[in-house]
Amino acid sequence: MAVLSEGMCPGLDEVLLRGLRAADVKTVEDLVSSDIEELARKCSVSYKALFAIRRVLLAQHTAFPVSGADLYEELLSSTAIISTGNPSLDKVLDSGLYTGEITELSGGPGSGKSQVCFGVAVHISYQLKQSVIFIDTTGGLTARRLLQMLQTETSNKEEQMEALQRIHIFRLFDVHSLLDCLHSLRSGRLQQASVGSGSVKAVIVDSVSAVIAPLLGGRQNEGMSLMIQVAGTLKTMAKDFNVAALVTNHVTRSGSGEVQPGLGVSWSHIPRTRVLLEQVEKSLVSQSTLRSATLIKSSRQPCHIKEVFDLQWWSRSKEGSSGKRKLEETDS
Ligand SMILES: Nc1ncnc2c1ncn2[C@@H]1O[C@H](COP(=O)(O)OP(=O)(O)OP(=O)(O)O)[C@@H](O)[C@H]1O
Repeated sequence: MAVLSEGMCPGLDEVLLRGLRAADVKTVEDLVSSDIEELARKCSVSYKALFAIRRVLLAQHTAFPVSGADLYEELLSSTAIISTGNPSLDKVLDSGLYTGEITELSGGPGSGKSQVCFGVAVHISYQLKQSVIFIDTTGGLTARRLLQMLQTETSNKEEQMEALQRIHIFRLFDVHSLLDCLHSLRSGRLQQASVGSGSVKAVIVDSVSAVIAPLLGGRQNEGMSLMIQVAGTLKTMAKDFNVAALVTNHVTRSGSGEVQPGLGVSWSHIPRTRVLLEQVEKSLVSQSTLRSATLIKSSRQPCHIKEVFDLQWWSRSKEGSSGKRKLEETDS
């Protein structure tokens, strides 16, 4: 509880403060829980004046209850749903990526995590005309690949360049650099990136596990602590700046041989939504670019919803995309 200080509210001057301290009233809590009549006598101040001070302090320091309806209204007005540009993935994600939340894509090597992240970045920058922060920790992102995807959207070079400018890329390869980057984004760089080129709607980290997993295991408590710091910073950034955070994670096998996202139980509470990407059986379709996306954690939809999509989706012309409309509707 706050310590009483001069000027905290009208009438709380130095003389009164001294009197209150002499009566062992040092904090706002002490004052509001005291018998005002008796305290007024002890401090030689009028009951009316002390009562007024108590009322102001109560108003300043009491949390006001809000109804569930107000809370839901606030959520609706502040949350935007950002289409990934791919209808099947959007279906699994209940329309797309939600701002203020962390969404995770997990999968084995070659499952398509990076390609999906590139596709989402290109969709947001070109179709939605908004900015994206892309943190590449694997060195997998190339300007050529982004351009390839953009060329399927438009043949206009100026539009391609404008879209590329809205994708802000950070390349880093260790967890300390990742934390530095997230802190600097939180303390101003995110707003800077928004100036003049559409506001930042998503922060993509591909891959979060590449810089954290090597530090976990054994008795390395430091790794766990760094992971929690990354999680906390990402979460508050997503909430405070109302951006969607999309992260990728590797997979491991459980004792029973089941494929599960990496980084363990502590991390499993961090993403609000988790999607597992898997290659569709090679024996069925050889050299296939088909992938399945299975919802494995969600507070909105039943888990284990599964959709099959083609990784090449973002490399094809996509007439009639509804992503832009969705963002505008939910943002207004
Ligand atoms: N330039 C490209 N053009 C078309 N398809 C590509 C291209 N690069 C990769 N792919 C396809 O995307 C697949 C998945 O690659 P991607 O890098 O997205 O996997 P990943 O899940 O991120 O793997 P890792 O965990 O090893 O980084 C590849 O197997 C390939 O089929």
